[in-house]
Amino acid sequence: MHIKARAPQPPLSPLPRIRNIIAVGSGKGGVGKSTTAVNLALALAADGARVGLLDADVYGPSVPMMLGLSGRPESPDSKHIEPMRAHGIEAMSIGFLVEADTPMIWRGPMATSALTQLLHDTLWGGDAGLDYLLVDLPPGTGDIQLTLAQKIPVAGAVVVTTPQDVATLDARKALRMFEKVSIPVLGLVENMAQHVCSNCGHVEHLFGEGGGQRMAEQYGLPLLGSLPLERSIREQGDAGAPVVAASPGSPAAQAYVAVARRLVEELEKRPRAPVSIGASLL
Ligand SMILES: Nc1ncnc2c1ncn2[C@@H]1O[C@H](COP(=O)(O)OP(=O)(O)OP(=O)(O)O)[C@@H](O)[C@H]1O
Repeated sequence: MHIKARAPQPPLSPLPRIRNIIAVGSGKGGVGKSTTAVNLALALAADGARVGLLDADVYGPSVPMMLGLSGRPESPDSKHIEPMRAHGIEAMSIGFLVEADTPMIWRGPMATSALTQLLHDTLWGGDAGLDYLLVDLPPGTGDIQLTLAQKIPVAGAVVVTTPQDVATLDARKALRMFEKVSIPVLGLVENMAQHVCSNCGHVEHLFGEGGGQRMAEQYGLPLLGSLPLERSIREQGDAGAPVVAASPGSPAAQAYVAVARRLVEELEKRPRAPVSIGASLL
C-alpha cells in the first residue's frame, strides 16, 4: 500500500520558541501560588533547563519583588521587550511596566490583552528559546483567568492549594476551570502542608494532614508534592532571593526541586506537541 507523505504541519504553538508553557493557578488568593511558581522556576533552572516566568497576576504582581528585580525592561526595536533576568531565569511582569503603588483596576479585556501582548512581545530565551515558561496566573477562577488560560497555549497546569483550601471548594473550582478550557492539570501542589519550627525544627501539621493526597486521589491527579510552611520561605521571598536560589541545600529548597522533577515527569507523559487550546482565539 502506498502511504502518502504527510504535508508539513504548521506548528501547533504560536510560540514555537517556548517548548512548554505551564500555568500555575489557585482557587483563591494568598495560598502561595507566586512563591511556588518562582521557586519551581528556579528549581527547573537549577536542573539545567532554560526557564522563564511570566507574572500574569495583574492584581498583585509579586514576581519582581520576589526576584529582587526593579527598573524597566529594555526594548531593542520599540516593538519587542527583553525579559529581565535574575538568579538564572528570565522574567516578565506587568509590575515592571507600571509604578509599584498603582492599583490594578483594569477590566478583564484590558488585562488579558496586556498580558497576551507581554507573552508575545517578550524576547524569551534569546536564540536558544526556553524549555519552560511558567505563567503565574491571577488567583481565582473568574473571567480573566478563564480567558487567559484560553489565550495562552498552555501545555498543562499546576494547581496550588493549602490544606485548608482543600477542605473548601476553592481548589476544586480551579480544577474545574482548567477542565472547562481543556487544559490538562499536571498535578496538585499542597503548600504550607506542615510547619517547621525555625528554632527547633519540630514539624507540626497545623492545618491537618493528608488533605492534598485525598483530593488528588479523588480527582485521579498526581500530588506533585507538599511544601513546608517555613519562615525562611517568606523571608527570602520578601528579600528578593527565593529559598531555592538563596539556600539550595536546605530541606525547603529540596522540596521545591522534588516538585519540579515530578512536574517534568508528568509533562513528559503527555503527548509532545503543546496543547494549542487557545490557538483559535489568538
Ligand atoms: N511555604 C511557605 N512558607 C512560608 N510562607 C509562605 C509559603 N508560601 C507562601 N508564603 C508567604 O505567603 C504569602 C502569600 O504568598 P504568595 O504571594 O506566593 O501567594 P499567592 O497565592 O500568589 O497570593 P496572591 O493571591 O496575592 O497572588 C507571602 O508572604 C509568602 O511569602
